[in-house]
Amino acid sequence: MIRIGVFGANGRMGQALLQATEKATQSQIAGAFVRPSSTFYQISVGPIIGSTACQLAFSDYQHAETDAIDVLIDFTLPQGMLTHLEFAVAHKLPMVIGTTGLSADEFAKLQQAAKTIPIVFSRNFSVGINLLLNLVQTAAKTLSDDIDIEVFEAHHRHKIDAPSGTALAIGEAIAKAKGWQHDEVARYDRHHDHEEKSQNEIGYSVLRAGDIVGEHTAYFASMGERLEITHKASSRMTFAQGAVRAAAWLKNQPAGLYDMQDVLGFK
Ligand SMILES: NC(=O)C1=CN([C@@H]2O[C@H](COP(=O)(O)OP(=O)(O)OC[C@H]3O[C@@H](n4cnc5c(N)ncnc54)[C@H](OP(=O)(O)O)[C@@H]3O)[C@@H](O)[C@H]2O)C=CC1
Ligand SMILES: O=C(O)C1=N[C@H](C(=O)O)C[C@H](O)C1
Repeated sequence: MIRIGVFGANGRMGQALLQATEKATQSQIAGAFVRPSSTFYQISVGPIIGSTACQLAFSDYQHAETDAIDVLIDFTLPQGMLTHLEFAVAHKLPMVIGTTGLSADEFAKLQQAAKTIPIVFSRNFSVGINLLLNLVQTAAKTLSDDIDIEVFEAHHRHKIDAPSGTALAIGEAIAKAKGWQHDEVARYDRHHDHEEKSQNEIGYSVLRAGDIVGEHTAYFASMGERLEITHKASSRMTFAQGAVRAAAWLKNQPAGLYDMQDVLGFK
């Protein structure tokens, strides 16, 4: 049995993570952490997630019984994630991190923490996207150099980082396969440019609307044909179940930085 503490437990992913933890046979909720300002603070978790088994109340992590937790999971925002990471390091607890939109400095702090504790960081915990990350590399290596590469993503209206972490992971995987430096080939904006698309460029486009859970397409287009590789998530449970799977895997790993490809055995 793996005992999981969830940060941001009132959030969209927090709620899905509690449900996935409770549903999986090998895991149980050991902490449902929210900020004291949350309307969920100190109320029972069970009725909120539709469980009769969970007897815990939403609480703040500062008062958590750390001996009762095996792994922490964080899907919040970068600033919150870094505070939670400090707590994980202080208590030597493994951590699964799905928070996106990290700056280079924030990611460097995560890398530093992974010298002390085991961390799985993945910008997408679905099996499908992790397979897609491999497929786009095959496409990038196989198709001719005369190919236009673009990444499109669509998400719900509440998402604040753009392009999505997954879109960037897709672009980075393609750049790696091509032997390019991602920062040098990424093109985020064409609004002020009046020029044709150049070679060796990965263009990003973003849509925000309604309740879209998450859609990503990599385009490989030449004169005469176009390959599109698409993934559509229709439920946040796909990410949450992946994160719980990662937590179970992480429990027995030494300190280090891992990703979902390690968890799935894709490396
Ligand atoms: N890797 C993956 O597979 C996936 C990653 N994500 C990522 O997960 C993150 C959360 O997404 P989502 O659940 O939709 O977002 P929500 O806005 O629904 O939830 C965010 C949660 O983070 C908490 N939070 C925000 N700032 C802080 C802070 N400074 N300190 C402590 N807690 C904080 C919020 O608490 P409060 O309500 O008190 O503000 C809330 O509980 C995003 O970065 C998203 O991109 C999402 C889906 C899949
Ligand atoms: O914010 C979201 O919702 C999602 N964020 C992740 C990302 O930025 O890639 C993963 C997923 O697409 C949902």
